[in-house]
Amino acid sequence: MRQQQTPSPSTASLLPQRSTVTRGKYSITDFEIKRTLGTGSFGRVHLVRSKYNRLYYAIKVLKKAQVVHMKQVEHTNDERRMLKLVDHPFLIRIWGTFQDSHSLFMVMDYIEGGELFSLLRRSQRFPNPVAKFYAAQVTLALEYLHSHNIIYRDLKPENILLDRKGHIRITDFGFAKEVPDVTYTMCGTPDYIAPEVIARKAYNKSVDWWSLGILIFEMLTGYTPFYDQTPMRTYEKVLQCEVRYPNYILPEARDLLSNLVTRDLTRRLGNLVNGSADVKNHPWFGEVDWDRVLSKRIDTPYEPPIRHAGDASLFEHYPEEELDYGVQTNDDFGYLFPDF
Ligand SMILES: Nc1ncnc2c1ncn2[C@@H]1O[C@H](COP(=O)(O)OP(=O)(O)OP(=O)(O)O)[C@@H](O)[C@H]1O
Repeated sequence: MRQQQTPSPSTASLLPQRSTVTRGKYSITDFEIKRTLGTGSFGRVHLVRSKYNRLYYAIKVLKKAQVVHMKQVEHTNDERRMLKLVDHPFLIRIWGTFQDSHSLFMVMDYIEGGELFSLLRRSQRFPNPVAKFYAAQVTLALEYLHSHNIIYRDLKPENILLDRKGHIRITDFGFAKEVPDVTYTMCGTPDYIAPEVIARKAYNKSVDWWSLGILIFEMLTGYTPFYDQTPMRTYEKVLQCEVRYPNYILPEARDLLSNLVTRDLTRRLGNLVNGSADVKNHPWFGEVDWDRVLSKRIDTPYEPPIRHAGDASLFEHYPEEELDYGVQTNDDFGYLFPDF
């Protein structure tokens, strides 16, 4: 797992606003917990099955004490709010949230095909048309988020899941934020973070277009352009922004990348007056029929081999932990999460 940069505390304070009692809809006893699908900096995602409709879901669980300790209260509330707001074919759908004394729970669609990251590592690198297919879907997802003034801020192949047909679903809205103009918080994953974020300058949606460039580069080559052994060295390379393009990257792809992975915000595509249209109209995407991409009327390059409902064989294995879900003891932090 690539490490994330944990954002520094934000100034907003969340005062108790509402009762901490979980409202009616769900509780953990409504689900059978199967296995762990993924772990992150603040929590764990489980495959679960509803005892009522027998359908499979993914539940993300965050420990309240950990969220508070790592100063992620505002981001966690934002994640819940963003997920509830968004409605797009390439973004994860949330069904509900709840909490017990120790944990916060988010019930989402289970996306069976695994991470794009795993497919990419298995394939080493993607042929140009395959990279273009995934990049086109990501571009539409970013365009949608930005049109709602949401910056995603954590684009990387680990957060892009494949559904059973092979279309993408972006998960992990842990750093997504509604930002009408600019913001300053340092967050993201070192290999994918934009120079203006590292330099602690004001930034906006431009950072997602930078990350799209890094993603396309990684899909085409199998590695990120500023990879180094420590985050510090990676940051130095990001700030210098000298990208070496292997010969097999086609000229059109290279042109697009050099206009996404650029420090110069007056040149970065997506960030200019025409917004996402400049990315979509770039010659690398020349033959893409955007309406067909959006309506999923395009053959996918890879259909995950899913054997049965609830199959999790395309996810990596993680050590399972003893779970204390459902406990009702002292709840010191519940008041900080009024919307769960
Ligand atoms: N809806 C889902 N369906 C299937 N798997 C999922 C789903 N959501 C998340 N996962 C898996 O769990 C992993 C961790 O989820 P997520 O990134 O939301 O957690 P996180 O704690 O925020 O992690 P990170 O520290 O990387 O941000 C994902 O990379 C993915 O493999």
